[in-house]
Amino acid sequence: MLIKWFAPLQRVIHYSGRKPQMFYQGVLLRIAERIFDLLPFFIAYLWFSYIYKQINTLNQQQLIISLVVVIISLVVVLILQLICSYYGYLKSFVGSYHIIAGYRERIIDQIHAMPLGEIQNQRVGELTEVVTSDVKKLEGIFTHSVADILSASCASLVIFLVLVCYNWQLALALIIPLPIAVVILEKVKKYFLLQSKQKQQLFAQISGLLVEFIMGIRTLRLFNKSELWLNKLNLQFIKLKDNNLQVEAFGGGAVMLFRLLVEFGLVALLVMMAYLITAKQVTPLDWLLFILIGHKLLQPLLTLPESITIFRYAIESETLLQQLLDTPLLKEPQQPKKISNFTIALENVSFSYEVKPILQDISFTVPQGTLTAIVGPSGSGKTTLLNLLARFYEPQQGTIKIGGIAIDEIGTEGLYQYLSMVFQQVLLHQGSIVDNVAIGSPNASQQQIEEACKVAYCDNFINNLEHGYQTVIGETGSGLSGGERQRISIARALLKDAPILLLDEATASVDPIAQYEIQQALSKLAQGRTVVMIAHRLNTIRYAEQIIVLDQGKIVGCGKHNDLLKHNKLYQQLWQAQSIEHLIAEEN
Ligand SMILES: Nc1ncnc2c1ncn2[C@@H]1O[C@H](COP(=O)(O)OP(=O)(O)OP(=O)(O)O)[C@@H](O)[C@H]1O
Repeated sequence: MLIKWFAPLQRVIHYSGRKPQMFYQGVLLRIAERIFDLLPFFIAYLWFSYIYKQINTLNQQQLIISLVVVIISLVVVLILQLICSYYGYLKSFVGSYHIIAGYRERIIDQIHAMPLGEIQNQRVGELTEVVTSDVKKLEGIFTHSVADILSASCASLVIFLVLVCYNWQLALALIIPLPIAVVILEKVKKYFLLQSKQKQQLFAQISGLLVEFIMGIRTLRLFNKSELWLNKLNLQFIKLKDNNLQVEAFGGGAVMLFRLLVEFGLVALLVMMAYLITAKQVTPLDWLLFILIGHKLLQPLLTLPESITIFRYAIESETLLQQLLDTPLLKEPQQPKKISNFTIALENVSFSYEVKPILQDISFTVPQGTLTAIVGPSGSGKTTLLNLLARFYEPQQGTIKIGGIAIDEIGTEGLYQYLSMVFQQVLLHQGSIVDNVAIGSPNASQQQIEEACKVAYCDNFINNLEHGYQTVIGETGSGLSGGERQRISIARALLKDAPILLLDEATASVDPIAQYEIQQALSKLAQGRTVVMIAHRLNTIRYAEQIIVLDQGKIVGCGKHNDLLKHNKLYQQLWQAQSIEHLIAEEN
């Protein structure tokens, strides 16, 4: 039972990779502090007992000596208690923070090593809730609950054993209602855990919804859907409130009942005392001892249910964090292989996110220094294919090779040395334009950065910004237009100068001049590299060395533009659809 209780804590300590000795020492000292808290009562009892027994023979000098001994003992106990208290709190707190810091690092490492696709899959709000709030709850049980529970139960046990030695009947009377109180608490445990689990899920859902709401507020407002979203959020808030009320009402009631029953132990003690005094089985000194110590035994038990509740609640957090830590990581080679040839080959690759197959038996080769375009209707699996090439996910079947070496033997870090990506959604980070362009090339000089920006048609708009290249842009690239962000990401890739380029052609509507500039910048970027590109505008890939036509996750055509236009039905349809679109646009 105890092992089951503390197994999650053992897991946290294990994952933290930190030595828990300091934390254990702290807990032991806090237990000792609780016991020292009782010693004055025993000292008083022993003194009374001494005087009571020697009442007729004791002279004044002996009385004073005994009093001095008592005072010195009390001072010593007090000093020891203070030392235990100070070092107990210090060590248990420092030890706890030490463990939790290691655990946090482990979680961050896990997120860092998780396949990027998995991180995209998890809702940012939920992930944030888990790594902030749930870790904080775990911190709370290390700093408070564990020491509180252990010191309270150990102190009570020690006192009980001492009292048993004095008079077992009185000691038993004191704790007789305790089993009933524990049974009641156990009965509500199942319900409470269910409710607290629901509460945690609701919290995570609300965090996810809030993040989505804030990030998508522009779209929601434009489509007059913010009301709908707010109603959705309100509904979740009401559910959370109801859940909270149930937890408080039920849990609070059970805790009150527990306290009442525990305190009933004092009544049982008095009844038993009355009986034993009548039967002349207890001395007035025993009576004194039990009155002094009795409530001290019960007192720590009164706060126990609250500590246990917080403990159980936080253990639920550990379960969520464990799920995160259990997410399978990409296999990384012991000795990553280097590559000198950049021909990409996919051999019978199949992939599914869940059950439904998304890519089936995909095989093709992209010879070094050539451009392969991927085309196909929406949902045919183009982005997924690019995600596999970037190792955001791993295929369930088949192999992806570069220069004849499987990408899992090259390792993710090695792979990213050879790879640049320009996606539709450009991720910029908080920092200056220089920092953003040079993110993949930390040793680049200012001249090289500006050169890349010139080739990517960025220098004009950068020079027009108030602080030029030192202008700080927000996390989402706020302050820059979609076309400008796209060109920054092209400059980034140019500067990195990686031999392989994965490209998701932008469909975002930018003005014709920006479109032309982006196209030119992309052509320069593609020169001399091995390029795999998702093409949305077929006229931009007419001269591609190879075009792969995807439909429902399968290759249904492969060749050059003119061949496919003659022989491939789907390609013909896509081409015609775009030609009509073009004509309509021109007419307008
Ligand atoms: N993270 C995900 N989890 C589950 N299913 C996904 C995920 N991403 C995409 N899918 C599904 O996989 C299929 C292929 O999606 P994918 O984005 O690769 O298509 P696409 O050809 O790039 O589409 P588009 O041209 O519209 O961008 C779709 O049915 C999509 O719903």
